[in-house]
Amino acid sequence: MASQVSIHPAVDGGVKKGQADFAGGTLVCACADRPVKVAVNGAVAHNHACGCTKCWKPEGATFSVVAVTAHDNITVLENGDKLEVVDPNALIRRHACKECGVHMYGPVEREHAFQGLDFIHPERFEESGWPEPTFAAFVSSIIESGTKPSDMDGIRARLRELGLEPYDCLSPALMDYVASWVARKSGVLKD
Ligand SMILES: N[C@@H](CCC(=O)N[C@@H](CSCO)C(=O)NCC(=O)O)C(=O)O
Ligand SMILES: [Zn+2]
Ligand SMILES: [Zn+2]
Repeated sequence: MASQVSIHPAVDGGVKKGQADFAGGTLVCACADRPVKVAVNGAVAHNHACGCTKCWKPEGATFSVVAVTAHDNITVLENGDKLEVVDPNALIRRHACKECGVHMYGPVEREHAFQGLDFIHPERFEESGWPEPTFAAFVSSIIESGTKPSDMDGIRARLRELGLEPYDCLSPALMDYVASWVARKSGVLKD
């Protein structure tokens, strides 16, 4: 049976379709005083629910909702002095608000298939219309933050009910993209 746990407040009531022409907006942290504001001037893609321990989740959520945009689209508008990098050694250099903990943007600077992209949390947009999440990634990882293994069947059933196909890494399309990048780099793939 599908689990009753909160996947994420933005999807618990059903996944709301975004606008195809969504072209960015302003991300705002959760601080009442001096909130950090970050402009995203461009498209947002590959939105997904993520069960990993590293992505920021709102209170009570089992998954984050996280997407990518080109790094060139990102501009810190206000209160950037409140930002700190959560883990400088991680692939995604998540910039979080020191006061409220919300992750504002996370660039991939290393040589990697995702280099030049930033991971962002679209629920922090002041504007509506951002593209809806289309799959669930790193689902088994929720066990690492305390979900009982025996609850996993119900949670995967709930994700399917919401139209968020569960995967234990990224989606097949993204995994193929990453593997193709690696194969091109090593010379195995020529095209
Ligand atoms: N089991 C680990 C998985 C962490 C992980 O690999 N997360 C992915 C997805 S984040 C958004 O989709 C990743 O690419 N991480 C790179 C990074 O965090 O720098 C766990 O749960 O911690
Ligand atoms: Zn904040
Ligand atoms: Zn994640």
